[in-house]
Amino acid sequence: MTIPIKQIKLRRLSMQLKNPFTTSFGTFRDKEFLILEAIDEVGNRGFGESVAFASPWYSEETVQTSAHILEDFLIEPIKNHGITHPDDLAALFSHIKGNNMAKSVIEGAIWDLYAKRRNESLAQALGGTQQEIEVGVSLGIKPTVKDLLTTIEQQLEEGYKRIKIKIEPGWDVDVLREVRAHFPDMPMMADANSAYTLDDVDHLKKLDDLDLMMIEQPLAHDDIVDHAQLQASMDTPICLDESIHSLADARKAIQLGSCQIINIKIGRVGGLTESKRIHDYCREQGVPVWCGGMLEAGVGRAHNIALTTLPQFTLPGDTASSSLYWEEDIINPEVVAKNGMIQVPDKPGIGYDIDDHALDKWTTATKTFDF
Ligand SMILES: O=C(O)CCC(=O)C1=CC=C[C@@H](O)[C@@H]1C(=O)O
Ligand SMILES: [Mg+2]
Repeated sequence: MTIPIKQIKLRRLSMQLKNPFTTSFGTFRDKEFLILEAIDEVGNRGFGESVAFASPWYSEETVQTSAHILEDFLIEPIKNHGITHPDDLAALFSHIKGNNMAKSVIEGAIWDLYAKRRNESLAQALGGTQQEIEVGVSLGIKPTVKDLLTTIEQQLEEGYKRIKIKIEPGWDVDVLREVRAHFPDMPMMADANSAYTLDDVDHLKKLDDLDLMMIEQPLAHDDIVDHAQLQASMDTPICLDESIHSLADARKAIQLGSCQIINIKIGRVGGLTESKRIHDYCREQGVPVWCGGMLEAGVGRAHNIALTTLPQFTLPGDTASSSLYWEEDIINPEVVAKNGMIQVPDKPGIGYDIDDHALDKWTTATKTFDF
């Protein structure tokens, strides 16, 4: 039986991060994003959240391209063809090249609606087994090493165990050596966001002395081959993020030896169905995965938590507490990590209620599509 969607609302929101976020690409404080709401014939509401940023620094997608692709190419086919299961969307959208983050918004809303109609949690609908998940914190580049050490101290006191530190040329080996000297036993990883090339192999090999869990995406955002050459030269496990857009990419990266870990981001790979396919393949191959973050608001955080309940998510993800990002989130209750652990909600769908007042407060535009 098809899921009888009666209306879709596409909201554009703008929220201010509590703390500016700096990576090798730059610093930003305001987060623009989309929330898509799919409503069925009895009033069930499924929600999806976009992760593309306002400018194309992380990938070629932006908030604007996501809105365009959703409004002009993705919503109509659902209206005309009907969906029985969220997995059907991959075939329905297969003629649309790329635009994974746009596809993920509507796919996430339909996964949420599908689970709510079955009165089961999204985690259960995905086949998740973990009742609680471990998360860490991702720290942007700080003005000074002292600021970084202070921030790490604060997060460890909050109970987070794994700390992810952004690096770039000029803010890498020496900084991480100081961090390791202050925190000799702390689970630590570095995220380079493609700031290096194969010319930097000898420099990057110095990281091997620091007992890092991994180095995330050291080379080009669209590379798999050079990462294989780098991994062959380094002991530290390489984790790929930006390079992996699909199960096919994950298979090629693992077969080539380009990485030993994969950061799965639901939006980057086009949604929960492809995320699950990548997870299942990595489980067969014995490759650990974890759930990366995109500075999401509560709907996106809830989707990340549900995905992370799958068994091969064996490393702490980036889905820290809402309060680390937002003065006020758009869900009730907010996401709360205690000692680095999040209890997975067992309510239907994403498991968190939408705070309609907050949603309206941060909404700058809404488009409605009646089915
Ligand atoms: O806290 C989070 O949501 C993780 C943020 C984070 O580390 C990233 C978000 C987006 C792009 C990058 O800067 C980085 C990442 O690559 O994982
Ligand atoms: Mg990353």
